[in-house]
Amino acid sequence: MTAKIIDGKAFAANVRGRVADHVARLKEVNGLTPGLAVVLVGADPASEVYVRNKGKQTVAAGMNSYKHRLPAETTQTELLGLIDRLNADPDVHGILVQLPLPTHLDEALVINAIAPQKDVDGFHISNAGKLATGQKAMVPCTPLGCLMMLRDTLGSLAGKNAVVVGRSNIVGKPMAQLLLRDSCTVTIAHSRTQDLATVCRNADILVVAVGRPELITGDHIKQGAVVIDVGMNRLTRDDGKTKLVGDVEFARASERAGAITPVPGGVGPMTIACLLANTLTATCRAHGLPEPGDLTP
Ligand SMILES: Nc1nc2c(c(=O)[nH]1)N[C@@H](CN(C=O)c1ccc(C(=O)N[C@@H](CCC(=O)O)C(=O)O)cc1)CN2
Repeated sequence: MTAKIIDGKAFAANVRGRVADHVARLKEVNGLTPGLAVVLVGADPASEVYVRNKGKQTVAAGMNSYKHRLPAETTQTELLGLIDRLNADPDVHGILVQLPLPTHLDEALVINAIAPQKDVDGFHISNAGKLATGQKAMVPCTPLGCLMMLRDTLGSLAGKNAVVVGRSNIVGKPMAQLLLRDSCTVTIAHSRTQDLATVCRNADILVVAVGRPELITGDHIKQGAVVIDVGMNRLTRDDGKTKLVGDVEFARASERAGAITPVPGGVGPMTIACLLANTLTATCRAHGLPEPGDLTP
């Protein structure tokens, strides 16, 4: 079998288009423009690119983009002060602090200072708790993107065996919660899991988010499984050029999988598309308006 390639770039463009349509209606009917504030501390080159793309795509969807670039030596108090001001600003419906933060800043403290209803990353402890207990929450963008692609590929996920490799708060745990909500039988595997290949071979749905280049080989894949590769590992080749590879050995896995996401061009583009969707959702919730049902889980 040669797997169907799940085109995350095209999927993300479709999501952004739907967000833009909702935003246009929101402006016309309700006189409202969603606003997203993105905070970048320091000058990590990859983060600079992501933040620039977030700004561009926010504006392209018809939303207001507010960028806050702070020097690497910004203190915790200064950063929390900015978050307080953004929490209180009625024009700001979504707040995102780009990660990773410089090491002198306490990531958990900073994230939990964001008003939960404006936490479009879905990382606040209150949103994590709500997701885990089946309440309406802001859902982390990357798992939300994976869920959208899985539903589009498979239709109903009910009864499927899903294995999530990775237990991070940002991807693994929320991904498992979303799959559970869609009535999958969910296993979370991680670095201490015994006989990972056997566990993975039980998966109709395999989501891998461990940050280990090509950890998952063809041998880990059940025939016909849907494989979602969240890994983004930048490797330097012998000639000094860099190459982005996922956590899944793509060529071998494609021989057995029914469908698979590539890296790049799979999950990555969905992260920003879902950020826009979450900003729209946060705006609707803030104003007591119906949510965009096609863009929420
Ligand atoms: N506050 C947050 N920080 C970070 C998040 C996040 O969701 N919230 N995720 C990542 C970075 N990220 C967005 O912020 C992100 C990463 C990758 C992509 C993407 O489109 N990747 C492309 C490849 C790009 C390349 O060549 O480098 C792809 O996979 O095709 C978008 C967003 C960490 N920080």
